[in-house]
Amino acid sequence: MRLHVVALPLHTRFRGLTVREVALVETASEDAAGWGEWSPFTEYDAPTSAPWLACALEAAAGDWPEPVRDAVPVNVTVPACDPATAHRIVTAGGCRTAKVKVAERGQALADDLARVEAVRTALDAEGPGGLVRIDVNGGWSVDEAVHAIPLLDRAAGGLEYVEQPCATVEELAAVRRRVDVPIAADESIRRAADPYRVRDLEAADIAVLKVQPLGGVAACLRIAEDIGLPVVVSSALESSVGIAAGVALAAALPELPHACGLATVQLFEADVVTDPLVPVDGLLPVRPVVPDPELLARHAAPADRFAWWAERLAATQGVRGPEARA
Ligand SMILES: O=C(O)CCC(=O)c1ccccc1C(=O)O
Ligand SMILES: [Mg+2]
Repeated sequence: MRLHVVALPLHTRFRGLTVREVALVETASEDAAGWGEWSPFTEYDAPTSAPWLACALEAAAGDWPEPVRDAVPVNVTVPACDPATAHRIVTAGGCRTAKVKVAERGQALADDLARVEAVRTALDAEGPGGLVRIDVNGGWSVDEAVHAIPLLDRAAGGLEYVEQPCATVEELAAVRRRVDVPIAADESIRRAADPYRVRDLEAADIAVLKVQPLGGVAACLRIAEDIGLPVVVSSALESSVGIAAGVALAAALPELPHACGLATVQLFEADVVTDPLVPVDGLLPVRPVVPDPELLARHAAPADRFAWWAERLAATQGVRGPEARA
C-alpha cells in the first residue's frame, strides 16, 4: 500500500481550516490499482481514525455496492462567512438547496440571520423552490436553540431542517419536542458510541451519515437500514477521491429524499483529479474518480507532514476495526 499526502488550500475558511491535508492510499493489484481517501482531521487520535481507514481500504478494494441512481442531488455549503460572500457562493454553486453554517464561535445570532437571509435572496433570484438548511455543529443550548430556530426559520423563508442544534442526543430530543422545524443528527451519530440512541430517543427526523467516520459505504448502508430515518450523506471536507465514497453511498441508498452535503469540492482551490466532483445543475455524477499523478505531485505535502501521516497510518493500522468503535 502506497501513501500519498496532499495539502489543498480552501477558498474560504471552513471548520477553522484554510488548508486541508488529505492522505490517499493506493493499493496496487495485478490488474488494477485502487485508490481510497484517508483524511481524519489532524487532531483525531488513532482509534478515532480507524473507521476512516476502513473506508479508504474499502474504496481501494473496489468493494462498493451497485448504484440504484446515476446522479446525486447536493446542497451548496455556505461557511460562516459574511452575507455578500454567502450570496456569491450560492449563486456560483448552481444548487437549489443551500446548507448554511451558523453559531460560529465569535459571531452573534444577528450574523447568522443576515447570512441566512442573503442565502434565501440568492436562491430566489434563480427561481422558486430553493431550500435552506442550517448546521449548528452543536453550538447551542436547548434554550438558545428554541429561541434561535424560529427566528432563523423566518429569515430563511422556511427552513428545510436544522442540523445538530445542540451537542448531545438528549438535547436534540428536547429541542425536537419544542420547535416545528425538523431536526437532523450529525455528530450525535458519527461521534457517538451508539448511533442508534438518536432513533431510540426519537431525537431526530433525519440522519446525516459521513462515510469516513462511520467506517465506509457498507457500514453506512447498515446504519441507514437500522436507524429507520431518511439519510443525508455528507462530506468530511474531502478531495474528489473521498467525495466519490460518499457518492457511492448516496447512489446505493434505496431512498434519497433530500439533497446530500457532498458539494464541498467547491470550497477548495485545488484537487487531486483533473475532473473534480463538483455539481452540474445541483447534481453530482456517479462515476469513477482517479487521482492525477501531476496534481498529486503539485500539491504534495512537505516531507515532515508526509512523515507525520505515515507514522499516524502505522498507529491507526495497529487499532482494531470499526466494529471495535464502542
Ligand atoms: O454537509 C455539507 O454540506 C458539508 C459538509 C460539512 O458541513 C462538514 C464538513 C466537515 C466536517 C463537518 C461537517 C459537518 O457537517 O458538520
Ligand atoms: Mg454537520
